[in-house]
Amino acid sequence: MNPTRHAAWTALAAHRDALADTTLRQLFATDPDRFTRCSLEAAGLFLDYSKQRVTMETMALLVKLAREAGVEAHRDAMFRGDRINNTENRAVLHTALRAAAPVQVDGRDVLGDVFEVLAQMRDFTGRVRDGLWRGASDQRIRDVVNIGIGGSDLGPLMACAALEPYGHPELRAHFVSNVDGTHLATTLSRLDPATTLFIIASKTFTTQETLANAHSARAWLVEALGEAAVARHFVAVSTNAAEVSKFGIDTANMFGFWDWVGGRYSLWSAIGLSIALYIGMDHFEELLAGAHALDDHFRHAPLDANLPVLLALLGIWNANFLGAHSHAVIPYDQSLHRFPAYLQQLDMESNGKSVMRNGEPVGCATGPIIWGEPGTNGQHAFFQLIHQGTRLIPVDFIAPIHSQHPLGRHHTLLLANCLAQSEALMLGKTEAEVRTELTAQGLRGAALEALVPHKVFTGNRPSNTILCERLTPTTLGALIALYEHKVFVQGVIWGLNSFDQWGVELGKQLAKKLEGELEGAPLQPHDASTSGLIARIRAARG
Ligand SMILES: O=P(O)(O)OC[C@H]1O[C@H](O)[C@H](O)[C@@H](O)[C@@H]1O
Repeated sequence: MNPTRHAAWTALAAHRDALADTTLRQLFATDPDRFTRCSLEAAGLFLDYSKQRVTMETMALLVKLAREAGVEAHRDAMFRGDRINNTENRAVLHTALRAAAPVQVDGRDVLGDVFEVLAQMRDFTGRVRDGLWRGASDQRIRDVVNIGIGGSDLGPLMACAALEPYGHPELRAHFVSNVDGTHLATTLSRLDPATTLFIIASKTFTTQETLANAHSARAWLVEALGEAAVARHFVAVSTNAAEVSKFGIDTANMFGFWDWVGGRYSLWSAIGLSIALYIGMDHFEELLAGAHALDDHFRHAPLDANLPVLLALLGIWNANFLGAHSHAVIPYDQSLHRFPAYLQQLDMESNGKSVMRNGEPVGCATGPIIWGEPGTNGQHAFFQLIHQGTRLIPVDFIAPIHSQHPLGRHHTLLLANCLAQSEALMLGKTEAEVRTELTAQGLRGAALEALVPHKVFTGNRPSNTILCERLTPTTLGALIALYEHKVFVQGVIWGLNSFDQWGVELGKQLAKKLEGELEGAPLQPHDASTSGLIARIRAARG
């Protein structure tokens, strides 16, 4: 059903209008228990949403919306292995990759297959990490290069960066994704073929960028060590054994997964091989366990005390009722510097859609633009707009209480900045406060009046704060799963299929045709802009 037709949607719109003059300052002033009421903890993650522009009535109506949209039934269908990805007729079972109880797909318990690949990963990663799997010239592997893109890159890259303190002291992890030769060339320029292992990670094994990079990496290795070395230096992670063999990787060196694992949900599968190599299989399994703890919470906690459900509902409130177009995610942890990029694919590829599962137009705003950078860097770049710009930009602040790298007072400074930003966004600064401040600084008359409007902060700008004790494999697993399920719940409420991505196809098809034309094939009819650009590039390339 169209989301706007739910009774709770109409009630929320009326409630929003009734609440129009209520500010966060007032909400905090009138309810000393607001923080306690608007915070909860699960799977090692603590969420404070008291700085969202909501009352208890808002939350009750939002939970009603979730109920009317059938969030519980859809959630159960996903965990059960129903084919909820209706346009591709697939189950959606990334949760089975971190499950403990049997999960059936077409009458087969997929957990056996999952455990088999985990055992294969444990064996292989153990041998590489212990220096038993050796390169063709009998040297131990020191550099692992994951070649993949999208879901076959962003998750592993983000997780390896986040868990760097757990990294093997003698192994470095590299990630090459871009078809721009610069990415591969600059990476290889620092590496020795004799001690380098390539993981070609691609669900389909047909992705143009990944195959181009894989072929060039293979040529680089063969030139140095000869054809026979490929078997010791290349492994593949894919669902497509035929294409893996065609590329020239022995399927004995292939780690499989299944069509019920979506690309952007695949870091829990063998796509996480680079993570497991880098942090070790025990830590990789802790990552899975952290996600599983969050899965359990999502499955069993009541909707009004359910972390991912609440995050999703607050996002819907901000996007559909308060008019926010984007959503900033600001980790106060340098090691999470690729987390916003990871979330961009997770959220925007899942819910960046305008038709519902049944093909009808959705009729309301859907997935927001996700963006962000680590704090405090973002403060010195774009926070001006979040504080005083004309747009409403809800923020998720994410911070571990203890640093992975304690260094003097650094972490205190970091946390103080994190709290200061959400406080400033919420409180703002009134005209009266600005006048008092400027008067105290000795300003008077016209000089004071000229400055006042520039120094006023409207405040009333919403944010969540998510804290964890420490960033560990377990808490990272829970954090990622939290956002996965948030995206899922929002997709259900908007009536979307969050698990296909037809929107990325058209550009791919057109690029295929253009490749030849750029290399001198007869020009095809295009719009004047594209034809003009092709002509200019061809002329310059000679
Ligand atoms: O893993 P692969 O099959 O190479 O796909 C890599 C990526 O490319 C596609 O274009 C999709 O948009 C992504 O969802 C996917 O993660």
